[in-house]
Amino acid sequence: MSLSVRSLTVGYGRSAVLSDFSLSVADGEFVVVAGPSGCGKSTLLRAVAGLIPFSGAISVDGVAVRGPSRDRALVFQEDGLLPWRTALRNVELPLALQGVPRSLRRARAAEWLERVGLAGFEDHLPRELSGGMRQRVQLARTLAQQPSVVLMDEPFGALDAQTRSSMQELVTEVLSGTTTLFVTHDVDEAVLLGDRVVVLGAGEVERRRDAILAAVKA
Ligand SMILES: Nc1ncnc2c1ncn2[C@@H]1O[C@H](COP(=O)(O)OP(=O)(O)OP(=O)(O)O)[C@@H](O)[C@H]1O
Repeated sequence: MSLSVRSLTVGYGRSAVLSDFSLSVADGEFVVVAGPSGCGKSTLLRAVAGLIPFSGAISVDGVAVRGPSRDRALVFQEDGLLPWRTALRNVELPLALQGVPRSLRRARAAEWLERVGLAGFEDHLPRELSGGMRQRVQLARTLAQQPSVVLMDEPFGALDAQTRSSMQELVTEVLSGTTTLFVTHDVDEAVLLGDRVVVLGAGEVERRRDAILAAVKA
C-alpha cells in the first residue's frame, strides 16, 4: 500500500516541529528518514501512526488517516513485551485481541517466530531472551498482524553493533515488499537499509554549516 503525506504541519504548543512537509512512499518501498536529534523524525512517525493531531493530509492508499489503526504498526526501541507471557503468547496477543481463532493465531505466531530466527524459543519469557531476541519477538508480533505500513522508530538504537547488524539483515529480508518508514540518525544504517533516504532538517544543518564556514573565514 502506498503512503502519502501532504503539507504536514505538526507542533507541540505554539512552535511547529514540521512545517508543510510532504513525502510519498510507494507500495512496498522502504524509506529511511534520517536527520539530527530533535528535527522531528519521531513526530513524523507519530503523526503517520495517527497518535497526535496534525494539519495537512496523510493517507494510505487514498484513505485518510484520522487516528491509530493496526494497519499502521509502530515499532519502537523499547520492546514493550509483556514480561509474564512467553514469546509465542506475546506474538499471539494482538491477534487474540483481533478475534483470530486460537489455532490459527498460534500457528501464525509460531510461523513468524520461525521467520525471525526464534524457532525453539517459543516458550521463553522475555527475561530469558537477549535484547536482540526481544526485538525479534517484537518484529514477529508486528508482522503477524499483517500491517499495510510499518513504522519503525530507531528500533535498534539500544543494541550492540553485532546484534544491530544481524537485525538490519533480518529487517531487509522480512520487510521486503512491505511499505516501511524507518527512522534513524545513523547514516550508515540509513544508506544500508533504505531504497530511499529522506533527510529531515537538512536545510537547517546546511544553514548552520554555512554560518560556521563564514565565521571561520572571517
Ligand atoms: N510531547 C512533546 N511535547 C513537547 N515537545 C516535544 C514533544 N515531543 C517532542 N517534542 C519536541 O519536538 C521536537 C522534535 O522531536 P522529535 O522527537 O520528533 O525529534 P527526533 O528527530 O525524533 O529526535 P531524536 O532523534 O532525538 O529522537 C524536539 O524539539 C522535541 O523537544
